[in-house]
Amino acid sequence: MIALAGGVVTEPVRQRMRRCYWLVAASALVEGACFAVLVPLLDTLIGDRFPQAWWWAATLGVLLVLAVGSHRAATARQRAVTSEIVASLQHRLAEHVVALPLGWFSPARAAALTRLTNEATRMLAATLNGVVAVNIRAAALAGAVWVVLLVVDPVTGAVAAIGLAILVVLYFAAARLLRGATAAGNSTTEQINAELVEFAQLQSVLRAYGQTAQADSEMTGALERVRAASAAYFRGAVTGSVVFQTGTALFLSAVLLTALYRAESGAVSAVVATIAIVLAALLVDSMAALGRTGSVIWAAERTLAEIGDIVATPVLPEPAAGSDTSAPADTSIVVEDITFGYDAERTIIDGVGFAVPQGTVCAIVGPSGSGKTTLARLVARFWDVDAGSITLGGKDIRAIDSTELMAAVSMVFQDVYLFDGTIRENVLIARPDATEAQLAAAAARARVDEIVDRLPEGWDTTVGEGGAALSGGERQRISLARALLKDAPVVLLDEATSALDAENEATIRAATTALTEGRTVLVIAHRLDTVRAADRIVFLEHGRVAETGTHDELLAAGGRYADFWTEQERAQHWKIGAGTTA
Ligand SMILES: Nc1ncnc2c1ncn2[C@@H]1O[C@H](COP(=O)(O)OP(=O)(O)OP(=O)(O)O)[C@@H](O)[C@H]1O
Repeated sequence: MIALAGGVVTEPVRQRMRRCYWLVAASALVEGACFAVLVPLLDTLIGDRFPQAWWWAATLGVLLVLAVGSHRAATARQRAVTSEIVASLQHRLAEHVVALPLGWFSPARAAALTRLTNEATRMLAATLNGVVAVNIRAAALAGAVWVVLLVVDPVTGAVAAIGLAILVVLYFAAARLLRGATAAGNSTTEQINAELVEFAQLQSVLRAYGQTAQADSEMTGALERVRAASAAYFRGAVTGSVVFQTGTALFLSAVLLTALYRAESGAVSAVVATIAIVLAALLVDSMAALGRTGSVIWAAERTLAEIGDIVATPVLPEPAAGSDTSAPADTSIVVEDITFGYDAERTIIDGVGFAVPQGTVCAIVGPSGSGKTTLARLVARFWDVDAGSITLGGKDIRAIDSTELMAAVSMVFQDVYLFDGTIRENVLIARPDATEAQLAAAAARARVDEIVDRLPEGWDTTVGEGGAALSGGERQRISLARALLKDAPVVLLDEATSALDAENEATIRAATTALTEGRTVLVIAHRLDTVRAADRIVFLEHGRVAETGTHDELLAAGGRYADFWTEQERAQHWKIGAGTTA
């Protein structure tokens, strides 16, 4: 676990952790020394040798003071180091996450990140420092006690050594059993949780299509698997615990019998035999302390592995220091023979090329799954292309500093994400230094002012996690207000496909027009008036450009676009804009 932590905790904090562990071990050794002094003290006391007994008592007193002092110092240091570990882990995560490709972020990953940065990190720090320290203390104390036992009676000490070795083997065997059962139980629980969420979300569909009986039986099967997984977990846990406890009992019995035999044969005094048995009990107690913390350590190891996975995710390379830092010449976009796949098995964008001259509108049209969203996101460098290049103003976007690239681009995609803050904060994130007048102008154009006027707390209304307190249309308006406030020269836009009421639709159309006027625009088009107004249409199919041209040119060509167009019209999925004719 400490080795795993090495990958995510910074070196200075690791050094402080190491110093803390040494202090804990030293404090345990002082405690062990107290037991060592107890032996001659009891011996002299029972043998009526009071002058020596006083000396040993004084030595014990000094050692006890040292033990308490060092224990306190170790605990104080542990507390300080725990907060340093929390800060170090959070910093490491934050530092890495801001450099990750935008495409890495999904709702599930965002949720995992929140969990990891908060409770999980604290739990991990407490384990790394507190629980590991408990184990180090237990191991150091067990070692010290065993040395005392060996000195008191080498034969009993040797028997204890053999017993301890067997006990350690049993401990790891039991731990393995329990760890396997815990891992199996956890993965079953995670799978079932996902199934339960899906079952709940699909309720309306299942009921509408009369599929509840089959879904119920699948759910019953899933619950049966949960029951079987917990039974397996308890079997593993109970077997592990029984094996370890039996080993402990056998160990104590072996030491007891040896000490008795040694006392009976006159090899050691009764006092020494008694002390040996007490020391053996202390040894077992230390071992049990190790056993109690096992599950906490495994949970922490899982968290560490999750953090390790995130910090091992490659970041998007920034332009090398000293490379050309000149700004792009203009805002024209050139996509040149690009290829991209989310994984090595499947190519999603396959040799695509087109140009969007400055100040023009390029519409991407194509069937569902043809790669339109992926293509638009590649232009914002959500991921790097596998082959080919994308340039902005003649400069490869990989050679543009990511902050500069983001400043040049406004994105309005369908999965609008609002964070759990006020409406004002959610709009201002686009331009935190905007004046009240600029904010009001953007809000008016996107009709966010109507939303604000309607709500009792106005601009200070909290939108809830992901904007849950607002409707889909309202979230889109806020997203448009953000983009309008940002006022970037390049606009990447995914037109709304979801059904909106007439008022929302008209508002969003007007705001979109305001946003795109005079800009270089790449729009995933779902509306007739957008494609008609576009300077160029790129028709995508299976990740390839099937055709390009204007709407009229492509219709006249009578190719794939014309077929697609006719089908869309027939299916009435194409949204017909006001003032246009089909
Ligand atoms: N994050 C992702 N990881 C893996 N595959 C993905 C990811 N996003 C999209 N895909 C896959 O890439 C392909 C193209 O998806 P994309 O969303 O780009 O198409 P689209 O043309 O925008 O579709 P739609 O019009 O339905 O939104 C699809 O097969 C999709 O399953």
